[in-house]
Amino acid sequence: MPAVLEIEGLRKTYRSRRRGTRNALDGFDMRVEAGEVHGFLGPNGSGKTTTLRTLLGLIRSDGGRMSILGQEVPAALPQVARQVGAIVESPQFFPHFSARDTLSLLASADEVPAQRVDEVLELVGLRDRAGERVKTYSLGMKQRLAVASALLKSPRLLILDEPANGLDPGGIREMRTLVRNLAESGMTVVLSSHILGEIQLICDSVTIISLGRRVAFGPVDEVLAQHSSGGVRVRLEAVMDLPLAANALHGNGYRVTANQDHLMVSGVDKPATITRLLAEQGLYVSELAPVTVDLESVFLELTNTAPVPGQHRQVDHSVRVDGAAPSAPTGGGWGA
Ligand SMILES: Nc1ncnc2c1ncn2[C@@H]1O[C@H](COP(=O)(O)OP(=O)(O)OP(=O)(O)O)[C@@H](O)[C@H]1O
Repeated sequence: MPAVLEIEGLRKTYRSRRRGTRNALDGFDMRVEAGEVHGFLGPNGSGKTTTLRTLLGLIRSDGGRMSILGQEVPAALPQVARQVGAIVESPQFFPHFSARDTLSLLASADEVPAQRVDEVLELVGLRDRAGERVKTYSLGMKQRLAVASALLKSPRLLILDEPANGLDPGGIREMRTLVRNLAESGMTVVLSSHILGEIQLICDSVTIISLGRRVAFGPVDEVLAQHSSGGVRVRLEAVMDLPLAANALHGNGYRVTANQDHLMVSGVDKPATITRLLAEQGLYVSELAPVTVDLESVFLELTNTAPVPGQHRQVDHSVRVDGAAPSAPTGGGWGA
C-alpha cells in the first residue's frame, strides 16, 4: 500500500537580493503511513512550513518528488485536494462573521453538506459560541475554528501546523483526544508542534528536520530507543566519594559525567556491574536508576539546539549558499 504522504529529496532555495540565497530544504525526505498520527518536528527556521507549503502547492520546489495518497503532487493536487485538510500558519477569518457563517461559507464553496458545519463545531467544542463574531474570539477559539475548517471536508489526510497554539491546558488535552479519535476513525494526521511532550503522547511516529534535512524518523519508541545511550544515574551513600567512583568507572571504560550529588554513566548494558565494581572499591551505591530519554532530549541533541549557559543561540536553521558562512546553529539559549 502506498504511503499517504511521501517526500523524497525535496529542495527549496529562497533567493533574495537583500538576504542572499538560502537553502531551506536540502534533500528532505518524509514518509507517513495510513492511519498514523505523525509528528513533524524541527527548530525555528528548519524548513517545516516550507515543506508543508510546498506540499500543498502554495510554493514551488526546486527539486525532489512528493506524493499524497499515492498521487504525485503538485500535478495531482486538483484530484487530491478534496481529501486533504490543512491549517498551515494562522488562517485569517472575516472578523465580522460568526464561526457558523464562516464554516457555512467554506462548506458551500467546497460542496460540503450543511449539516457537517454543526458536526465540526461540536467536534472542536465551539457549538455554544458558534453564533458570535470571530473578532470576539480568544486565540484558542480561533485555533479551534481553524481546525473545524480543516475538518469540514472529512479529509483522509489532515495537516495541522501548531494546532495547540493558544490553547489552554484543557484545550490541549481536548485537541489530543480529538486527534486520536480522528486517527481511530481512519484519518491520517500530520502535526507540526514545538510542544514535544505533547507530540510524545499523541504521535505514533515522527520526522525530525534540521537544516532542511531529515535527521530522525520512525515510530516514537524506536526513535527514543535509538537515541537512548543506556544511561544510569548513580548516587553513593557518601557523596564525597563521588570523584573516586567516577575514576573507578572511567578506568573500566564507562563514560561518566560528574554532578554535584550524583554521577551520570552512559553505555551501561547491565547496571548490576556498576554496583559490583564500586562495591569492590569499598564504594556503596544508594541509588542506581536508569535514565529514560524523552523526545525533547533527543530533539535537542539531534538538532544541536540545547541551551548552553551564557550563550545566545541565533535562530536560523537554513544554510546560506552564496559564499557567506553557513548559519548552522551553535548551542545556546534564546537568540534575538
Ligand atoms: N518567503 C521567504 N523568503 C525567504 N526566506 C524564507 C521565506 N520563507 C521562509 N524562509 C526561510 O526559510 C527557512 C525555513 O523557514 P520555515 O518557515 O520553513 O521554517 P519552520 O521550520 O517552519 O520554522 P518555525 O518553527 O519558526 O515556524 C528560514 O531560514 C526562513 O527564514
